[in-house]
Amino acid sequence: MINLKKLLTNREKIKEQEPLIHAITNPLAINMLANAILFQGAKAICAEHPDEMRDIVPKAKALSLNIGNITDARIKSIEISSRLANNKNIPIIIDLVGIGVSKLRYDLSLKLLGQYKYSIIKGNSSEILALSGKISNAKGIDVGCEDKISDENIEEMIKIASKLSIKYKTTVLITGATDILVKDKDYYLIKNGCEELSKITATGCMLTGLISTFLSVTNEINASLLGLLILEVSAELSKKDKPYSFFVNLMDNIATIKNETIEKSAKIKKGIL
Ligand SMILES: Nc1ncnc2c1ncn2[C@@H]1O[C@H](COP(=O)(O)OP(=O)(O)OP(=O)(O)O)[C@@H](O)[C@H]1O
Ligand SMILES: Cc1ncsc1CCO
Repeated sequence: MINLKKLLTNREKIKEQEPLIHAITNPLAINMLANAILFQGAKAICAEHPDEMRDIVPKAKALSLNIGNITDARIKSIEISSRLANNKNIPIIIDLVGIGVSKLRYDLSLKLLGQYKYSIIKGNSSEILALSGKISNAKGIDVGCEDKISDENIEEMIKIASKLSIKYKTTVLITGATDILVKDKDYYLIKNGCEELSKITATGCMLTGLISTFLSVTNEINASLLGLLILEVSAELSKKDKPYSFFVNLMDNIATIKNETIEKSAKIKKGIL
């Protein structure tokens, strides 16, 4: 069983330590990500000029990478920052946004994963299918209907994530209505959240920023669970009558959600393959 009380003590660590989190992300997500990091009590820097990496990366306690809306400059800074972070043992989460629809992003992802060590690889199920070399029905950067996590495919998706976890010596997070978090043969299923999250752009990217914040003070599994619970329980609490009001309410809840609320609402199941 997961000791939620203990898990949630990491929120205090962030407030005490105010770690600097370096995020290189897409322009659609950048503001949401920086705010979500600040709301946890950490500091955010979203520098993306390749020539700044040498100054900034070593000062960060975690690195958050995202290949959405990729540009030449961001490709360079992602490569340089990955190398610098690996040299300094700074943990990295990488979000493989759009790997299923773009050969450029696919080739880039394989190159990065072959060369550098990432603590967490994250994607929706279409993105993780693409990474594993299976047919991906990605709809742009979104999950394709055929690939959505369901009772029928969940076992297969856990196995795919486990293989990737072993291959790349990493933790794999597949997001969806049920989130699948896998390290080697251990897995966690997280059933929080609501459909409205997929109706606003970049909530998944923001989740990557939240997870990186906790990666600065705890391990991959704990950091992922904390990020997921904060985003998804906040979403459950938010008013759902209008999409943009939901978004504003969501951001407020991400800033103010209490440990007791998370403890009461968390729906996590642990298993072993
Ligand atoms: N139907 C749902 N029920 C519960 N949670 C959901 C649902 N759909 C998505 N989520 C959660 O909301 C988050 C964002 O979902 P979304 O589908 O937008 O992911 P994404 O493709 O990674 O996002 P983006 O690329 O827009 O940042 C995910 O972490 C997922 O766990
Ligand atoms: C819409 C969109 N396009 C590239 S990145 C992004 C934000 C969500 O991933």
